[in-house]
Amino acid sequence: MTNPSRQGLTKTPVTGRPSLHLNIRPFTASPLSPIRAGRCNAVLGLDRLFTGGSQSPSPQPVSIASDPELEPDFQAWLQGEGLSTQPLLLRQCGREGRGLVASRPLPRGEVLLRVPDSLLLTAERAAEESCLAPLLRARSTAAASNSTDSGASSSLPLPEWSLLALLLAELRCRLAAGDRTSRWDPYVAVLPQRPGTILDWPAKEVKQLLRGSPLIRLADSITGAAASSWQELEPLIAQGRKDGLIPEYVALEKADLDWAFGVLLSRCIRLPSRGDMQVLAPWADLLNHDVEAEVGCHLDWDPAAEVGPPAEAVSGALVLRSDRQYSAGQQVYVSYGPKSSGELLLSYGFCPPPAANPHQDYKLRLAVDRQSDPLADLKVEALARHGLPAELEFPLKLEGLPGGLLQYLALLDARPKVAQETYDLASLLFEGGTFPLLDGEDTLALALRGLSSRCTAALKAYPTSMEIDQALAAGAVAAVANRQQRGPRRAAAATTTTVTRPIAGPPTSVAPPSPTSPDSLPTLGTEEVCVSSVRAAAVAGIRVRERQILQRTQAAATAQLGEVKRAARTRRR
Ligand SMILES: C[S@@+](CC[C@H](N)C(=O)[O-])C[C@H]1O[C@@H](n2cnc3c(N)ncnc32)[C@H](O)[C@@H]1O
Repeated sequence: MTNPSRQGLTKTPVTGRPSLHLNIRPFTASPLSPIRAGRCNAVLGLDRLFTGGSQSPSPQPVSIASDPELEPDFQAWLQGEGLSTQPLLLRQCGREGRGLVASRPLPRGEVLLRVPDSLLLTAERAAEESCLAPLLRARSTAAASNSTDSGASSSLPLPEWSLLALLLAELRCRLAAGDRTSRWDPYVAVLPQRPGTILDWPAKEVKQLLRGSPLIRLADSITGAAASSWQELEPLIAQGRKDGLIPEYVALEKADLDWAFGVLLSRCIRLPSRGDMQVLAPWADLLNHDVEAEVGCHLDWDPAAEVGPPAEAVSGALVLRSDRQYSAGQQVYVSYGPKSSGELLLSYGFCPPPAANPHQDYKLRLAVDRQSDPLADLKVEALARHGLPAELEFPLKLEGLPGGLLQYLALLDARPKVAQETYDLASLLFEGGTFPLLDGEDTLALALRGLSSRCTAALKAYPTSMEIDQALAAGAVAAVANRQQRGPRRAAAATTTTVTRPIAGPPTSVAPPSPTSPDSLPTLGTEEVCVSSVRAAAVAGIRVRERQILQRTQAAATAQLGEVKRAARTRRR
């Protein structure tokens, strides 16, 4: 390895600089990486296939005595299928739709919900119960014989989500035609007609509304994954039709599959204790999201939990335990993960006010410039040596910079005169936790300038002005204020701990919230964001916050750059 001090690289003292301890972690290497098991053990969220503050929901107790029983057929079915008496009730919970509330005062540590395995809709069951089962079995057999040759190991004929979506779409088509022969019918009948995810947005609107925002990448990933899944399923469906496996009245068109993907996006549960299996869990999927719930719930498969009457009890269930008390009528929430308001809007169809969401961020994408950086290959290699990819998303927040951002930027923007010094630079940045001088240039200053210019470019990318977006977002308050809450929407028939480092710098010109500013927006529920104008207002509110984050980051980077320059002048004197 080249000696840095004899070449262009000089290690500079870090005294007087903000702490530069190294804290690199791959934040969101893929915009659709599955939600990590956080404080809530199992989460509702995105699936593998798709990987390649809120304003706190209303704490008011819901009436439990007088309210009529919701979804009585569904609840009777649950009981018949082995869901024993539970201390939660299904209730209408305002903008959140239906939700589960405590039926009585519940102490800490109580098991709130216990769903037996027989009630979990798994990909394996979906494959067995699909009308295309013979074709899927043939695929599995072919894959198994290939896997003996190649060593590959999945026993499923298609990715989990494709199988689940295929069965859901089929059941929805059957129900719409009055065919009630599946045991899952009472469940499918209570699924929302429009899950409200990005898959329900008109394509033109996706491009229009999300232009300039990093959310466009998430939107592209979701719609792209749904499209490739359809490409995989379409020939299979065509074959099934040719073979007479699909009844005439089961259309199984792209729109049916898109609906199913929307249901999965907003309701699928990942079970860490069953190898991250993705399932649909009737009853458990009636839990709504609250950021506060992150500390309070543990929803996961428990192999020791007993379900069923004592004489016939079986072991193993999806269990929700709480580490807090509930009063009667209080809603029980889970966390869908530390998600920004935009991520919740695209994947779940509701939008908490971005200003009140502690997970609100601007995902800054950084990548080695393979087009015009002559050292691109070396940089890719140098990053790989430190376990880092050539492309990363860093969540910028109002409160500070994500750890590792400046080091990553310094490497991307450095142009060492001696190419091999790229490796030394990477070691100093990522292992030594120091920003060296490179050919006389301070790499910390380089990174700060790079950050500032990227913020400028990102701010220019928005098609609308801040003022217009503020007005649009404020309009949402009026748009939703008088909207009446509707009943449940129906399907078919009738219906990473983010590490932040405070950044020095003066406060930016971010305006304090005023009564009419978008900061006072309520959480927009799925019913509302299914309306195009409300969706536009919700996205405007997100753009406002993203720009505030960019402005503050830029101001802080500029201020810190000033400090770095002052410190350099002092050192020279
Ligand atoms: C897993 S389901 C929860 C049950 C759902 N409320 C229902 O009636 O079927 C997820 C959906 O619930 C709604 N939801 C969950 N948490 C919410 C929240 N904090 N605010 C508004 N809507 C919420 C959204 O429509 C989301 O797509």
